[in-house]
Amino acid sequence: MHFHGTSRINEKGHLEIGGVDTVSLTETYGTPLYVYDVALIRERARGFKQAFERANVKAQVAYASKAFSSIAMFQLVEEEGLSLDVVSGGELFTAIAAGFPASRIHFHGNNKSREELKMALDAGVGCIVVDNFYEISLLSELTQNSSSSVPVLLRVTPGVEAHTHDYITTGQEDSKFGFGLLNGQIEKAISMVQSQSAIELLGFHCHIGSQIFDTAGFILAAEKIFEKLREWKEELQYVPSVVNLGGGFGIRYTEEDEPLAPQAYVEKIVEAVKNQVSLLGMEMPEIWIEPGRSLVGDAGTTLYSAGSQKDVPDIRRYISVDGGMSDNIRPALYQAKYEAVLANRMREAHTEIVSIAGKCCESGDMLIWDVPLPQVEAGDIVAMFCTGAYGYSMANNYNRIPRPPVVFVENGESQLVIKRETYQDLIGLDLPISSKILHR
Ligand SMILES: Cc1ncc(COP(=O)(O)O)c(C=O)c1O
Ligand SMILES: N[C@@H](CCCC[NH3+])C(=O)O
Repeated sequence: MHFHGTSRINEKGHLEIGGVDTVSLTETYGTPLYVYDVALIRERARGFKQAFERANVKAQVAYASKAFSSIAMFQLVEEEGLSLDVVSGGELFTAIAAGFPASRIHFHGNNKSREELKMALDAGVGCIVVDNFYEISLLSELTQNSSSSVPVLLRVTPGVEAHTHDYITTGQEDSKFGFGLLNGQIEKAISMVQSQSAIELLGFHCHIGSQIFDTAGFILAAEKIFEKLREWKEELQYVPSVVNLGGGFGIRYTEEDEPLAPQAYVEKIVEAVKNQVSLLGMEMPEIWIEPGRSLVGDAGTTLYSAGSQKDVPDIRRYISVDGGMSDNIRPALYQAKYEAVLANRMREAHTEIVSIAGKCCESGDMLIWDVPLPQVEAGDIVAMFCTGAYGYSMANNYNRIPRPPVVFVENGESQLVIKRETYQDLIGLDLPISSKILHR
């Protein structure tokens, strides 16, 4: 059992996070409840930023907001001086609503619509990460009469297969994202972009996948990009000012996971880029990265109430909680593994092995198989660790289950930053059927 950030057991034998008793949080805000350890988010953000500062390298650390986006989160990211990666009009809208400086927003996506691109241009985002030829044509149309130029990166698929779940690898050649680095697509994209006076090519982007533990994939991706930069320097007289190596830095969900500290990933990336730069005799570009999971993943804990139980004699005991794949789809989608404790009985011995089921109407709605816990009773608070990334942001209303609220905790204080969805919210977009269809 691994305690993350400020998590500890308090004098009542309860799980405490950010100096706040989690059992009292459930009394105030109900369950299920997402709790974020703000100090841990800050620690991770500073870990990435300071590693670049120590290496004396110009950099931008952009929080990949798909991991968890909300106005409060964006305000925190802004306070920590990070940039922000958004991938949709909705994330961009949230960033603008949070007052996030547009010049530090990077706009991603493999199918940005004309409206989304226009929104990004009107907002004056710091960079558009262009993914495909269709997007170049949309951008050139939208910037036709523009007097200023829009900074872009071109996203490449470097042909690097990250060692992670198949659904979350993105750097392989057969991927929906980006221009092929090795099949001539990227050269075509460079010349198309260079022919547009209202588009300024800052450099290149790649992202090889997610929940990656070793640095070899990042180093290989950097090497592949720099091999190409060497060609382009000679053939196209083009030298980029930015190389963005994406996100994907892994975290410890369970004891089996062995992630590196943020600074260790950065040090290896910087070393690889510096080596390549000196081989090429070019100027050091700015290095940008885009951590999502590693900034918020282990800072998040979900608190559930235990409810019904079912024994399958000689096989297992199912403990159902009041959430499930509606607030954490990762076990169902990626067979993701998590650890859990009883937040109200932290000092008690783990006397049985049970499986935690969600309440959705799906056999696959299992949150954890075979977790050691004390004998669970209805009303116990099950705390599931490391749910801060791709939990709330992938939450859904399957079975019309309202999405849980989000609370930030720090220094003994808690603050509600996203309210619990209500049944009324759930029908808020519904309209009654008219007599045109319902013949009554
Ligand atoms: C382009 C891009 N950047 C950054 C990220 C963030 O990844 P992670 O949350 O694994 O750091 C993703 C998601 O995998 C991504 O697609
Ligand atoms: N949503 C995924 C990762 C995909 C990241 C987006 N490129 C996860 O939960 O692990």
